[in-house]
Amino acid sequence: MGLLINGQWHDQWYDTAKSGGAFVRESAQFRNWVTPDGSAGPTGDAGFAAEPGRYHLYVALACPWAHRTLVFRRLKGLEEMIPVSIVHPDMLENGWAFRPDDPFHRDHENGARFMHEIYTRDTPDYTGRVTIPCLWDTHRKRIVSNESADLIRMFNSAFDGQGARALDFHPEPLRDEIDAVNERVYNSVNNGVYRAGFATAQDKYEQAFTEVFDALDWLDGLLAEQRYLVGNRLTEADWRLFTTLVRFDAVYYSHFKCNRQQLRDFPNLQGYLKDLYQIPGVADTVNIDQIKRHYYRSQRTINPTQIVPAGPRLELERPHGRGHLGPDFPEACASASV
Ligand SMILES: N[C@@H](CCC(=O)N[C@@H](CS)C(=O)NCC(=O)O)C(=O)O
Repeated sequence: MGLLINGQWHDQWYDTAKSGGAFVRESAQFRNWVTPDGSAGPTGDAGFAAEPGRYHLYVALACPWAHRTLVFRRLKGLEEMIPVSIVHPDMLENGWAFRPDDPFHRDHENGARFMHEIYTRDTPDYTGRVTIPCLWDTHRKRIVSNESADLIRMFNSAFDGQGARALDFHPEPLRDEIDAVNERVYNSVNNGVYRAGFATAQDKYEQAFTEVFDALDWLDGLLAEQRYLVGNRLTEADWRLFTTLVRFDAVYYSHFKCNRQQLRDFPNLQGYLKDLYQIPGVADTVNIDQIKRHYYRSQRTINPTQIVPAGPRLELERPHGRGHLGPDFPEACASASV
C-alpha cells in the first residue's frame, strides 16, 4: 500500500492524521472520456474514439469500484472489444502488482510488474494514489480514466455503434433521479463502509457506521415496494450499490466493523442482492475468494495476522422472490424503453 510522489513509489498507509482520524478518499486524476467520435466528453481531452481492441482495462476482482466496470463490460457485451488485465489480490508494499508467471494475473498489454508503472508511463512525475480501475489507450499510450463512475457511463453508450448490446443503464429521463440516489449511496454506502473501516478515531468510525446503516434502512424501505432503485428500471444506480452489497457480509460486516446487522438480516436488500447476482453473466464477475483475500491480507493495519475468515455462507443462488415487484432483465434496461 502506498503512493507515487513525483513519480517515485513510497510505501505508506493512508494518512488520517490531517483529518482528525477520518478517511478522506482522493479524487481520481485521469478524467478523459471515450466517445463514439473521439470528441471530448464532459471532462478531459478529446481524441479517445470508441474502437474495438483499442482500450485495455486494468482491474482487481476484489475492488468494488473496478467491479462496476466489469459488470458493465459483461452486460454490454464488450468483453472482446475491451480486454482486461487483473492485478493480484494481495496489495502490499508495492501496491497493486502483477505476477508475470501467472497467466491470470499478468499484464497482457504492457507487461508491467506493478500498476504504478502504468501511471508513470502516462505521467513520469505523477503524484497521487495508484488505483484501479484504470482504462489504458493502447494507441496513444495514455491513461484515459481512472474513475469508475465515468467508465461505466462510457461503457454504457460509447461503443453502441460498434455492436455493444442495446441496454441502457443511464436513460435520459431518469438522470437527475439516478444522480440523487448515487450521491447518497456513494457517500453513505460505497464510501461509507470505507470511512468506517479506515477511520482511526472512534467518533469518525461511529459517524460513518451510523450513516451506513441509516442509508441501508432507507434503501431497504425503498426496495419493499419496487424491484430496482430508480423508476423501476434497472440502472447504473443499482450496479453501483450492488458491488458494495455483495461484499458486505463477507468483508464489511467484520473487517470494516459495519456490524449492526448482516445484509442477510434486511428483509428486502438481501432478495435484491440475489436478484441482481442472478442476472445472466453477473455471477461470473463476482469472486468472493479474491474479495476476502484482498481485504484481509492486504490491509495489515486492520488485520495484522492476515488470517482470511473461512465463512460466511452467502447462498446468493437461492430464490430471490422479487419477480412480482417489476420487470425482469433485459426488459428492465432495454434501450429506449422508458
Ligand atoms: N474513484 C476511484 C476509486 C478507486 C479506488 O479507490 N480503488 C482502490 C481499490 S478498491 C484502489 O485502487 N486503492 C489503492 C490506493 O488507494 O492506494 C473509482 O471509483 O474508480
